[in-house]
Amino acid sequence: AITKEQDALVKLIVEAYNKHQIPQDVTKKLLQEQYSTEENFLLLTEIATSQVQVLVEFTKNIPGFLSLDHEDQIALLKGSAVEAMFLRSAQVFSRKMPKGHTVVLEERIRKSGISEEFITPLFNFYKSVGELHMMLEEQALLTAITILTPDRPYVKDQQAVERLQEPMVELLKKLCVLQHPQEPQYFARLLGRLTELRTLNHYHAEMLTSWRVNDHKFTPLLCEIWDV
Ligand SMILES: Cc1cc(C(=O)O[C@@H]2C[C@H]3CC[C@]2(C)C3(C)C)ccc1N
Repeated sequence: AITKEQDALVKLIVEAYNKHQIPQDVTKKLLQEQYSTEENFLLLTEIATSQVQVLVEFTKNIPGFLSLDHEDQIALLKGSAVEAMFLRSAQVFSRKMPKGHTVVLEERIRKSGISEEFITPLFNFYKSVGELHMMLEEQALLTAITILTPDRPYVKDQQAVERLQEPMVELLKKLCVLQHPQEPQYFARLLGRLTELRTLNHYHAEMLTSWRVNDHKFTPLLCEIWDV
């Protein structure tokens, strides 16, 4: 069973995860705006910008994160932004969004200048996350674990990050056993998603480059988090 401390930690992480959602006006635009490639790209830019804002707020609420070395905090955010954003958008896409929105968002992603070679792995990932039917605690912990990956580039004090990540991995493992007794492999499957996530980093970098080449404009926040 989980200890009192672990129960408190789960509650903090879930509270942080729930605190910030994509603003309504952004999701409303999904249905209203017309379907030109330019309009779709602008919508995705708004979604990505708001996803990164949500990610920064969630990260600040991870217990212990703000006590890390400040440069390491930045290195963890920049190093995990793509993975955390894809993980959260996969969860929103497969679970939270009303059916109508999912279809529209998929359509806009497919017609926004993103090359097919990235679209396929992206929707495969969305599908594999959706099939897990993750519970909220699992989603929140998995996102926090992704952010607290010690071996991101430029992290100086990796041990300090490990000391935050390890208890969360242990806690997620316990929760999986408790909440999915009929599926002993469930925890391993969740960690497998993190491996799949890492492959998306490469595709995402390609996506940014191809947009840059066609001189699409990004928001200052996206330029800062992805050094573009
Ligand atoms: C620099 C930049 C990046 C993205 C992005 O990563 O979008 C991600 C691709 C899909 C998966 C997560 C996204 C926010 C998505 C739902 C649009 C979108 C626009 C943009 N100007």
